[in-house]
Amino acid sequence: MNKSDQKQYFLADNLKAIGVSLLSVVGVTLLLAIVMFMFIREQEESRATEILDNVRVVFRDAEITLDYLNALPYQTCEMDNLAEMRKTLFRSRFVKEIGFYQNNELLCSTYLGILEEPMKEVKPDFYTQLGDAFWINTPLQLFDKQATGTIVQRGRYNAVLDMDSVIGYSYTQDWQLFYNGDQFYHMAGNPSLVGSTLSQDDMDARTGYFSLQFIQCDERYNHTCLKVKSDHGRVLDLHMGKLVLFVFAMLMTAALTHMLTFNYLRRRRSLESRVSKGLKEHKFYCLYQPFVNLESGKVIGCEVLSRFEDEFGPIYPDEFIPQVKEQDMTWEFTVDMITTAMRELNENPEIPEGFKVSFNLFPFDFTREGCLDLDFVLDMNVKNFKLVLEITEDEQIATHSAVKHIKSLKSKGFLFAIDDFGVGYSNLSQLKTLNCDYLKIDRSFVMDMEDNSIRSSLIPHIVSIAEGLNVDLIAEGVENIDQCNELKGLTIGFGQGWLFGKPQSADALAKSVQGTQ
Ligand SMILES: Nc1nc2c(ncn2[C@@H]2O[C@H](COP(=O)(O)O[C@H]3[C@@H](O)[C@H](n4cnc5c(=O)[nH]c(N)nc54)O[C@@H]3COP(=O)(O)O)[C@@H](O)[C@H]2O)c(=O)[nH]1
Repeated sequence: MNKSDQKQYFLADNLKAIGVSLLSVVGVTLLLAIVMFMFIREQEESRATEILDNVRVVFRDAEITLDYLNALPYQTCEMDNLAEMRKTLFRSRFVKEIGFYQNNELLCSTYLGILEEPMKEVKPDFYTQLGDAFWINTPLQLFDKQATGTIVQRGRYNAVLDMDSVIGYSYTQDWQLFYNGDQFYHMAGNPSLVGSTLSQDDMDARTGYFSLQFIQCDERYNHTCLKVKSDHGRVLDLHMGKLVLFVFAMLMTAALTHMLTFNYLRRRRSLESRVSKGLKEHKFYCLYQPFVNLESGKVIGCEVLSRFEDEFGPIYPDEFIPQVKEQDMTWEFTVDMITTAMRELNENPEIPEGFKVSFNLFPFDFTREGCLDLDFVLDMNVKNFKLVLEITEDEQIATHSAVKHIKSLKSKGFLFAIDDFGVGYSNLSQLKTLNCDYLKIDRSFVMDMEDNSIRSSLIPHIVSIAEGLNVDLIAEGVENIDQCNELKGLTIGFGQGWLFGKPQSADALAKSVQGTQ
């Protein structure tokens, strides 16, 4: 992968990681929001229920008071009536003021603890359509300095409800009590909501409040409903800590998912992971490089070379072969390659019987028990291919176990070739012991031929060694006709290289074979 590819993948991975982290943040936010909403709703509902329960006690008190007063026979503000009103006022728990009305006109009233008209100097907060004056949460003079509530009118009498003493704490800003009369609508409690004779719709349309509403209507008092609203500010204040924690958690989630996704994507692109995945999913495939009889020019065999490509592009053998070794998968890899090649070459009718098929083996596998069981290849060899096993000169090949393996395989008909001859660990006595069938002259010797280099001058010596060992020679890396002619002149029997064909598919190999027949 070159630098520009790497940069592109880096950007693409980053974008994907950002996408995934955004998605996860949205998902977690939604989830937490639902949980939070349910939690807040439950909390607010139980709080509202508590308030409503308390306020209902006031209504009950007012109802009892009013029921009693309305049952009295008085028609004017006579003394007896005023005395009853005062007595009733003292008997009730919450009522602070009683007014006597006739034809919607206030004739007289009595206040608890008030020596003179309570709000003389104070402008009322509002008036009802009937002209009732409302003072909201204004401390009563002289008596107890508590806030007054609102007048609830029924029949001829009024009752003032002191809501603060009912709720248990003063100046509550977030509840309402309203009395829904035939022609009017009274509310008490939250001053910001109590402005005039608002309809229910008007009130609901007011902004700045959550839509959480808890309304209880009492059937017995058919005009009486209690309503508690939860306002943004209070709920926000209450849960500010959680909100900060929530934002922090979201930032952490975003950072963490980005990091994990980015690392996952980067790891997926690493050589190690691609090779490991390729091995598991059998993604390696075979190409076949022909080798020819230099004298006749005929393609008489091929070397099986593995290739790999995935969504990130190709990886070349020089990179993946060391990885396969690192992952200790050499034998599994070899079995996979041999199986694929045998199947493909068997299936192709143009590949003749007796064709030489050469496989690369890892020297390390020769030292291991349990490896190199190649009987399955013999079972697959329906076209009697001459099966050549290529091994590089290597110290591991000199071991007792390796020699034992080689002997056993030779006895089963496998041929052996020493690959890259001349550049590795060369040892004449080892060569004799191995009793191989071919020496493959490393391509560096062939490449240098035109320059008459020292290295190329060694080729005749290699020819002598081969004659001494009675093995055939295959020259690797033959790229042009001059090299080919020179090699022929040196009595080298076989050649492999781009002059005869690059590594190619089984079908292309079949055509090459046919072309030289
Ligand atoms: N154990 C296994 N080793 C394998 C397998 N497949 C490949 N390999 C080894 O990887 C090394 C690199 O192989 P590759 O990139 O496939 O290169 C081969 C040829 O493409 C290249 N070649 C062949 N002719 C020419 C040429 O004329 N010019 C030129 N510049 N290059 C040429 O040489 C490589 C073949 O080398 P060798 O195996 O030494 O004959 C290589 O060591 C492979 O062995 C596998 O399945 N198993």
